[in-house]
Amino acid sequence: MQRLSGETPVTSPRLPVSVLTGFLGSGKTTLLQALLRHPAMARTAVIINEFGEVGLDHLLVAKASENMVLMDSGCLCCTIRGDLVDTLRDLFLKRVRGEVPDFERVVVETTGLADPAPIIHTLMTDPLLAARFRLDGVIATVDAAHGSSQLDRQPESVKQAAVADRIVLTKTDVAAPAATVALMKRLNAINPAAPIIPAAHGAIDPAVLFDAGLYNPETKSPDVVRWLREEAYRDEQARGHDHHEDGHHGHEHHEHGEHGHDHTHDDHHHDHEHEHEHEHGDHCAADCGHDHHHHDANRHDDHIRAFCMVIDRRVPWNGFVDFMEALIAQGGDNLLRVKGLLNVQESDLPVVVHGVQHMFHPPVRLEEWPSEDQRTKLVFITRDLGPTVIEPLFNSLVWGEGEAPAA
Ligand SMILES: Nc1nc2c(ncn2[C@@H]2O[C@H](COP(=O)(O)OP(=O)(O)OP(=O)(O)O)[C@@H](O)[C@H]2O)c(=O)[nH]1
Repeated sequence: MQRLSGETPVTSPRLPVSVLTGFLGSGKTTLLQALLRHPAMARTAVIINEFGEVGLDHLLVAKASENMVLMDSGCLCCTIRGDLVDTLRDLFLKRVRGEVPDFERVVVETTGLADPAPIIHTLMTDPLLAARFRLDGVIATVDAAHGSSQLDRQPESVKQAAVADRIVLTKTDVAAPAATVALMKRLNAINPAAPIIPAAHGAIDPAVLFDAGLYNPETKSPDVVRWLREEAYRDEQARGHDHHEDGHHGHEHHEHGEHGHDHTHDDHHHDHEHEHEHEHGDHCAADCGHDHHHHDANRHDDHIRAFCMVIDRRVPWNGFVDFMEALIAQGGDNLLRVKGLLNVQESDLPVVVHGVQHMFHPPVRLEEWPSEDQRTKLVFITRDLGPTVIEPLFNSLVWGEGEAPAA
């Protein structure tokens, strides 16, 4: 993670890139086909693996080059050439030379089984891309009919939902309504901040999928409150308190200077779930539609924790970097998503951090605080890594409190 000097300029006019992910057969192609027809997708470049997969023939207007075609909606569609960096660079050069329409956003489809993290990492950290493109957000399709059993069995599908900024619930036309409701609750527990949008056969307003990033194109400035949605984590934790009779409690606690330091005005507040181990009896099927929380070792989402930390004291940036680096060393793969708004000791302006697993976007210093609330807020979506590990590590490396937990 970078030291604070290398922030990305807030105002650089870079093209937003959205990543479309989702489990095999979850409806990515169907969604893309519907999107490609949509007039609102004009000025969008869509990157796919193969034209054949999307069945473009009836939408096709002109072939711009061997791997690029123009749709009658005005949308540009191209296949991956080399890797994503080469493809995006090529696309950008063609746009500059006027060889393709002047697209203003990009959508990249990942293959079904693919872990979306490497693509997100490339978009977050590749220096050549960073000058021209920015990650807008991750869109994940989840099959309303089979999503629940996929979440049970496939860790990749949990990861796709966990890293998403928008979750599109497909096949709602064929799924049992009760199962759809149960799946939505489950997805909300995995990823409380991502809106879950039902869309049968790709019927969706493209506008709801985009502009999920830190930058709000309407105000042309960062909108960190909308992006962080820290309150969604609190709401989900509060709901967890009501629903999870089997031992998950969402609550807020306030630690006071337990170590003999005078921290009475500087408490750090942590909202989190306690982790407990349980014995379990029989459960009904995962798709049963009942509103209860299964705690089955096969349910990959039972390993997922979504929680936030709110910290009153100004945070030393180098201590925070030490903390993040230790956390990455300890469990980077299990750090599915981290977002944060920091009040750092070194600056009166807030700093935004964003990471997926072991890769972090360069920190961004905002030009002003988004609200009166100037506390540091960190949101985490993790796997097998709860607040009971993360908070002591933070306290140790940021405040020098207690024993440094073994990294
Ligand atoms: N009833 C119904 N069927 C759908 C819907 N969305 C997709 N399907 C069907 O589900 C199957 C898989 O959909 P695709 O769009 O190919 O899924 P995909 O995620 O692109 O699949 P891969 O490329 O194999 O990963 C196809 O037979 C679609 O017609 C939907 O909303 N409702």
